[in-house]
Parts: sequence; C-alpha cells; structure tokens
Amino acid sequence: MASLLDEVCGEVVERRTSGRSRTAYLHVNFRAIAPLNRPLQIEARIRRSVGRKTYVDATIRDGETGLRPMLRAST
Ligand SMILES: CCCCCCCCCC(=O)SCCNC(=O)CCNC(=O)[C@H](O)C(C)(C)COP(=O)(O)OP(=O)(O)OC[C@H]1O[C@@H](n2cnc3c(N)ncnc32)[C@H](O)[C@@H]1OP(=O)(O)O
Repeated sequence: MASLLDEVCGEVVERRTSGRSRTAYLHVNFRAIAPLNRPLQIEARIRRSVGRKTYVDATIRDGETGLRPMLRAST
C-alpha cells in the first residue's frame, strides 16, 4: 500500500512538473484495513511547490464505496 502511494505521488509530480523527481520522504497513515480482491481508488494531489520541492497528498479508498480514506499519505 505504501509503495502504491509512493508510485502515484511520483507519477503526479512527474506529470505536473518539469524535470526528474524522487521521493525525499513518505509519511503514511493507515486509518483502516484495506480489503483484498476489491478495486481501490487512489488519488494524489500536489499540495504546494516551493522551489524544487513538491509536496503531495494522497489517499486510498475502497473503489466500490468511495467512503472515507483507508490510507493517507504525504510526501
Ligand atoms: C511515469 C513516471 C512514474 C514515476 C513514478 C516514480 C515513483 C517515485 C518513487 C521514488 O521516488 S523511488 C526513489 C526514492 N527516493 C530516493 O532514492 C531519494 C534518495 N535521496 C536523495 O536522492 C536525496 O536525499 C534528496 C534528493 C531527496 C535530497 O538530497 P539533496 O542533496 O537535494 O538535499 P539537500 O540536503 O540539499 O536539501 C535540500 C532541501 O531538501 C530538504 N530535504 C532533503 N532531504 C529531505 C528529506 N528526506 N525529508 C525532508 N526534507 C528533506 C532539506 O531540508 C532542504 O530543505 P531547504 O531547502 O528548505 O533547506
């Protein structure tokens, strides 16, 4: 789950900013148990950019219910 969040955050930064990037830190909050064998909904948004640093927030939700996030991450 943490790797998924890292990947999606990296992808958003790659698409929205110029140049190569890499994760400096990844903070993950596990808020609920993520179900197996069900689709997941993963969302990542750039929170702010300061110089060459980009801050990203991401969530993973149940892909069928879309209810409150099971995981939250910030990078
Ligand atoms: C289609 C494409 C899809 C792409 C998906 C890709 C998924 C991406 C997943 C990954 O990124 S995997 C790679 C995992 N990451 C790494 O391997 C990074 C390893 N670490 C580094 O390369 C360096 O430590 C890093 C570039 C992050 C920072 O080195 P620098 O020499 O640039 O840092 P420097 O010491 O000059 O500090 C610059 C600023 O960053 C801050 N900083 C550095 N490391 C930090 C850190 N770890 N956490 C928080 N802040 C950090 C530091 O405080 C400072 O802040 P200020 O400018 O405000 O003073």
